[in-house]
Amino acid sequence: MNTSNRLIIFDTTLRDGEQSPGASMTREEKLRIAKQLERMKVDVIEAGFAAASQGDFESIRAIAGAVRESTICSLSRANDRDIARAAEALAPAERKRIHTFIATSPLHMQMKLRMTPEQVLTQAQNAVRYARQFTDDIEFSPEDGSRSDEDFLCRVLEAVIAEGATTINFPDTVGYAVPEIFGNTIKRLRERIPNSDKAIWSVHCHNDLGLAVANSLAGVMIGGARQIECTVNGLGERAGNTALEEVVMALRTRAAYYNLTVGIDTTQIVAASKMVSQITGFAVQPNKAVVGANAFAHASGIHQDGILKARETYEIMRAEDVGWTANKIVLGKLSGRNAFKQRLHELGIALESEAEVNAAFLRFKELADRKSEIFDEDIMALVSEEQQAQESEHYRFISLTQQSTTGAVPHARVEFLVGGVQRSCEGQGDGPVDATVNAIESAAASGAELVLFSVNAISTGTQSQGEVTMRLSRDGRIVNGVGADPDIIVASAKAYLSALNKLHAKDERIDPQP
Ligand SMILES: CC(=O)SCCNC(=O)CCNC(=O)[C@H](O)C(C)(C)COP(=O)(O)OP(=O)(O)OC[C@H]1O[C@@H](n2cnc3c(N)ncnc32)[C@H](O)[C@@H]1OP(=O)(O)O
Ligand SMILES: CC(C)C(=O)C(=O)O
Ligand SMILES: [Mg+2]
Repeated sequence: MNTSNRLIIFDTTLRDGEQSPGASMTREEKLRIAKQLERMKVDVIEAGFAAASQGDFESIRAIAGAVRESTICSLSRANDRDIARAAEALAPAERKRIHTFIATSPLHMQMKLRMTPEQVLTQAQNAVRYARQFTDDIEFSPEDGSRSDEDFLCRVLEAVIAEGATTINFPDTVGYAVPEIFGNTIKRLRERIPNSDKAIWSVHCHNDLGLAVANSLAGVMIGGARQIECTVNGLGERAGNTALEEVVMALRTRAAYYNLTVGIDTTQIVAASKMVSQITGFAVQPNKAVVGANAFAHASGIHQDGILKARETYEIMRAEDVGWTANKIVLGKLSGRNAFKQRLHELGIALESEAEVNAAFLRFKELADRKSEIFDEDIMALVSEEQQAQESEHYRFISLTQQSTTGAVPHARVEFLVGGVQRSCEGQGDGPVDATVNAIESAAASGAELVLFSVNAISTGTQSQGEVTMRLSRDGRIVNGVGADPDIIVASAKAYLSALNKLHAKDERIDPQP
């Protein structure tokens, strides 16, 4: 039985997190997040599902080649094709894990897989045996575990451990579990399965009832699991997965109770949260635990009084321990490269070359000319824009003239590059953003449908930059474009063009031009 008090943190932001509709990420975006996860000292990074698409395969391969300190993992169905594809994508990794799964609940076996329990048992065994040819580090998940029959689970899990599975991950696939039952099920499985001590037990919880973190902790405390699967900001299928920042800070803040250690550098949490939010366009709600803007803010007099006398009166964690920096240096138009580079470093942004730093610094100066104070979110937005521009420059914003007068139809004129050729187009609409999008579409004719439009103030005050997310859908493909600017109509134009660039990049991958 595994009684070690070291808990493995397995991050699946890039796989289950990406299964959130609209959270699809490009290879470069995934690579940036993977590097941040490595900086945060995540033990295992599930980088994707190699058999899902050529793009996902390439993302996993790039991460496997670039990340050295974390184990890199790919998900695969329980079949030879998926497993071979996962192994190929993981080949450059220093430490690689293949994670194979098959559903074990009566509902999934009968209605979805259309297989008998005996067929599922055999397929699970074959999959683990085949995966062992490529690595010794094999994870197996009985999908929909929390709605599966316990006797059947015992047979399947004993068989896959005998075949060489080294991690048994127990998923609450549909977020149906409640803590005591979930923890006790894992405890009984570990007691009943004769070779259970040959594997590390893991939990993978979904948040459909808001219980993902509680269930994960019960799986650890009651069940004896020693790996938690989680995502940054709790991103994930439907209502999301166990939030990394919450589960890690619960273990750390209540260390005397849990008596477990994790390897996470918690000071990287806020940078990771902001990066994931910025890349996916999924804003973090202000009252979100640990990483929400209000998580360490105090508005009421009695609380403020208490905080001024002793912070512990109303704070159970220190803001700086999770990476909220008390900025001593205010960045503005008079700041120099060194202060800018230092802030990039604090935000966990590693730009590859001096040329990239210089390009970002120039954009920073341009922005600082228009805005009195530059906040961390501004820097993250401008670095992201710079990287998006490098990824694909098919469409590039140049300028916008827009007129909206009460009672008159708004009008916009947009100039942008399409494949290096300057286009100028005009449009009208119900509002200035509508007019801008119509103007762009009159020239781009993408045929995409706008399925989400959101505007967030990047910092506080009316001089704040607006960050706009536009989600476009076309032919079953969904992409997010993000644009930032002190003028929210310009930010909207940039976001729309950035989404068009992503659609264009996907078209190129499917049908590459010579
Ligand atoms: C709980 C989870 O999060 S599971 C992971 C979910 N993530 C994803 O599905 C994202 C990636 N998926 C994909 O890109 C695609 O679904 C692919 C490439 C994997 C498969 O695509 P397709 O071949 O077109 O199959 P499709 O998705 O329509 O159906 C899934 C098939 O896999 C089968 N299947 C589902 N799970 C498993 C499994 N664990 N092992 C083996 N077969 C499985 C289904 O029964 C179905 O088989 P059928 O085609 O004979 O009916
Ligand atoms: C693939 C498995 C582990 C999964 O994501 C789930 O069951 O939720
Ligand atoms: Mg899941």
